Amino acid sequence: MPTKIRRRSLEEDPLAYICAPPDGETEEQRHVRVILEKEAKQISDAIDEQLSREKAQEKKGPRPVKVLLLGQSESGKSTTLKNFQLMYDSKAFRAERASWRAIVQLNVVRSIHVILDVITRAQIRRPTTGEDVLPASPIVDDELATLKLRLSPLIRVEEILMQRLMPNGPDKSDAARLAQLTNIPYSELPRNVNREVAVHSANPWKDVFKRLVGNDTESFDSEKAIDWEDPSDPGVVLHALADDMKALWSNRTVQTLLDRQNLRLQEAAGFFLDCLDEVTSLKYMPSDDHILRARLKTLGVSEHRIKMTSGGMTGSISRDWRIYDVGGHRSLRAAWAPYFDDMHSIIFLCPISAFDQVLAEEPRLNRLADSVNLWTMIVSHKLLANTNIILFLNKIDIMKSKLESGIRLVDYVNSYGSRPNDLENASNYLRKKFAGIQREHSPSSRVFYCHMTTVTDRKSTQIILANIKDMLMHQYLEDASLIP
Ligand SMILES: Nc1nc2c(ncn2[C@@H]2O[C@H](COP(=O)(O)OP(=O)(O)OP(=O)(O)O)[C@@H](O)[C@H]2O)c(=O)[nH]1
Ligand SMILES: [Mg+2]
Repeated sequence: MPTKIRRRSLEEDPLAYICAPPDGETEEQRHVRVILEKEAKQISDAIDEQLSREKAQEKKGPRPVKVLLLGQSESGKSTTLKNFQLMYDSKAFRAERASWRAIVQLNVVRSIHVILDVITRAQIRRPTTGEDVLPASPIVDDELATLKLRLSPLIRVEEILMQRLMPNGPDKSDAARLAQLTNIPYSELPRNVNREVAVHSANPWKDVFKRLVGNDTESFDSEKAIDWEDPSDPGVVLHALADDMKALWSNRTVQTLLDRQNLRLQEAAGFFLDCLDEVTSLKYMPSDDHILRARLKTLGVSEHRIKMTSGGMTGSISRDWRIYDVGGHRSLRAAWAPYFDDMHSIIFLCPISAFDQVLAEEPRLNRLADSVNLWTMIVSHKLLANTNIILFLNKIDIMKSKLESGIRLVDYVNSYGSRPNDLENASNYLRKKFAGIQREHSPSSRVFYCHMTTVTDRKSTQIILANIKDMLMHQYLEDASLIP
């Protein structure tokens, strides 16, 4: 039987810790949390029912192989899922290209908004006095102010894109979740243009574009989903503003302002300002790599079914796989537990490059510390005692460039001591720490599987996923006594 979520004390239930409300919660935040918890309970009950139905169904045929992706927000779970789909369900993946075009466009608009906000803050800041210790902010000159004004139509572009993705608008619970996700009062949410793009997995946003050309995935050509002649297509405005966006991104004052605020946009999720020519071209369709780089926050649990085939002594055998992708934001972690008692494997992602960052939803909590807490909870959870847990130390590419730029791991992880501040030493050190936690906290001994990954890099990721697939298929068949 799947487990029901019960209220338990922090000592009894390690997961209660990761779902606990933040310290100093305001009345408004409490209100949103109560709505979310009520909804989470309904969702949990619905999941339990669904899982019971599936189990009854599975008794009639071979059990599917189940894999759960876990980790904090922006750790790379959905990107790992995209890699699985690209490898083993490429037709469906490519049919979604038109939908991802809209997400890439939203990502571009969001990066520009971040810059425009930085400029606005510099414009309203009081002039510096002779007593200031910090260097004076660069002046926002007329040219930059004009550029900012010319880019204001992008607010409308964002609205149009959101409307297309969610023609019926976000439902109330999505809006409540967004408020929680962004720490912005519910009432102010619609006016906030900087919120992160997030669509609930239950919202059929990918189908919006499919419906235009019918549902036949086999013959689906995603380019047909776009009306290239439509003058109100957001791509037209983005194309018209491309030179201004490029001028903004290459402006020296902008770069200085971003530096002063430690905003490393190049390393942020959904960064496309380095390829504006391509993404603002009139006939832009995202490549596979762009789809992997596109950022869309996950709000619900989504299940993806993929048929996998494996060659063996007894010929090739195929099995249904179910891969579950969850939202990693703190307020969404309560939805993880109902999936725990029935998983073959968990892929746990820790973005090690986040060692110098804090959680957006809990600014007092370091992101690496949060991942370590989560890892400890997961490996020590009794329901997962017999589940394979595979660790991805992810975002190795960003980790490398951060360390090379002089950001020191020891400044955030004291125990790192005087070891060299390079990728090899840093990643090996963290790998040993995670291995030690697993050894110490697992209810019974288990093998430590760990990979250093950059899941936006297709080639290296696909080699790792192919190995994982073979390993899980082999174990599955062994358990089912189909191979000796
Ligand atoms: N440079 C780089 N970017 C990455 C890597 N892994 C993921 N990303 C990007 O980081 C962003 C966040 O990744 P997601 O896969 O959406 O993260 P998630 O864990 O699903 O996050 P939630 O849905 O909020 O729980 C996306 O824009 C990815 O393209 C990586 O290894 N390197
Ligand atoms: Mg996700």
